[in-house]
Amino acid sequence: MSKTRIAFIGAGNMAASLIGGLRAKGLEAAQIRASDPGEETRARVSAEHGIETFADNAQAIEGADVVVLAVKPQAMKAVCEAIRPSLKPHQLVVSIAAGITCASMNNWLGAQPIVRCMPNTPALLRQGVSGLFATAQVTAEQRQQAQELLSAVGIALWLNEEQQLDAVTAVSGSGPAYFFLLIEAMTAAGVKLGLPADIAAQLTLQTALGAAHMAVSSDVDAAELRRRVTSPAGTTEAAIKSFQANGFEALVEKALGAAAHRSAEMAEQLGQ
Ligand SMILES: NC(=O)C1=CN([C@@H]2O[C@H](COP(=O)(O)OP(=O)(O)OC[C@H]3O[C@@H](n4cnc5c(N)ncnc54)[C@H](OP(=O)(O)O)[C@@H]3O)[C@@H](O)[C@H]2O)C=CC1
Ligand SMILES: O=C(O)[C@@H]1CCC=N1
Repeated sequence: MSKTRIAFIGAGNMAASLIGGLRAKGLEAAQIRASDPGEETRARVSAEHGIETFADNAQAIEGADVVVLAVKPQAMKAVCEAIRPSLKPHQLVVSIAAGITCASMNNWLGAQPIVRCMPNTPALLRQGVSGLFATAQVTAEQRQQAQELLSAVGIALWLNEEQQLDAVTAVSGSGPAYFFLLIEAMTAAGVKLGLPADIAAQLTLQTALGAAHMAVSSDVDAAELRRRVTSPAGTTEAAIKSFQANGFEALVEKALGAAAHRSAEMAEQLGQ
C-alpha cells in the first residue's frame, strides 16, 4: 500500500472517513485524490486532508491504482458509465455503495476488477468494520490493496459469496443506527423515570461504551456477560423478561431482515 495511488469518486461522509484513516496510517497526501461536484465538499476535504480534489471524475482517476466509488447507490449507474472510457484495465474499482452488485457494475464499467464492500460510519474513528467481496478478475495484489484500504479504518472481513453483503449491510452497515436508537430510547426512558436529561444521557452512553468494551475484550460471550449482570429475581431479570415477553429477539430479526431485503431490492431496482 505504501505507493498505492487512490482516487475517490464522491467525497462525502464515508469517503472522508476512509481518507482520514489512510492519512492517519501514513499515506502521503499526494497518493490520494478525490472528485465531487460540491465545491464546498471539495474545499473541506482538501483543507482537512491536504489532498488534491477535482470537479471532474475522469481527472481524479488518472494514474490511480485503486478507484473508490463512494457515491449514493442511485448515482452509481451514471457515474460508472461516465468513467468507463477513462478507466484502464489494471485499475481496481472498489465500491462501497449499498445494494449495487458486481454484475451491474461490470455491465456499466466493462470487465474491470471489482471489490464490493460494506463499511460503516465508525470508520470515522477508525473503529469501523467492513465486509468485502472480490470478483474473479481481482489479483492477489489488488485484494491486498483493498484489504489495506478498509483496514485503515477498522476491521476488514472477506466473504466468499457476494449475496452475504446484504446480511453485512443489515448487521454492521446499518448497525450503528440501531445502537443509536437504543441510546435514544434508554435516555428517554431514564428521563421518564425521573432523571435529568443530561444525567440520563451520560449514564446511557457510558453504559453502552463499557458494555461494548467488555463484549469485545472478554473471553466469554455476550450471553455469559449478560448472565453475570442478571441476579436471580433481581432488577435485570425483570427488564430482560419484559424485553423477551414483548418479542425482542423476533423484533431484531425482523428489522435486520428488512434491511437485508432492502439491500437486495435496491440491487434489483438500481441495477438495470
Ligand atoms: N453512510 C453510511 O452509513 C454508509 C454508506 N455507505 C455507502 O457509501 C456511499 C456514500 O455514502 P455517504 O458517504 O454516506 O454519502 P454522501 O452523500 O455523504 O457522499 C456522496 C458524495 O458523492 C457526491 N456525488 C454525487 N454525484 C456525484 C458524481 N456524479 N461524481 C462524484 N461525486 C458525486 C455527492 O455530492 P452531492 O451531495 O452534491 O450530491 C456527495 O458529496 C453510498 O453508496 C452508501 O450506500 C456504505 C456504508 C455505510
Ligand atoms: O442506509 C443505507 O442505505 C446506508 C447503507 C448502510 C448504511 N447506510
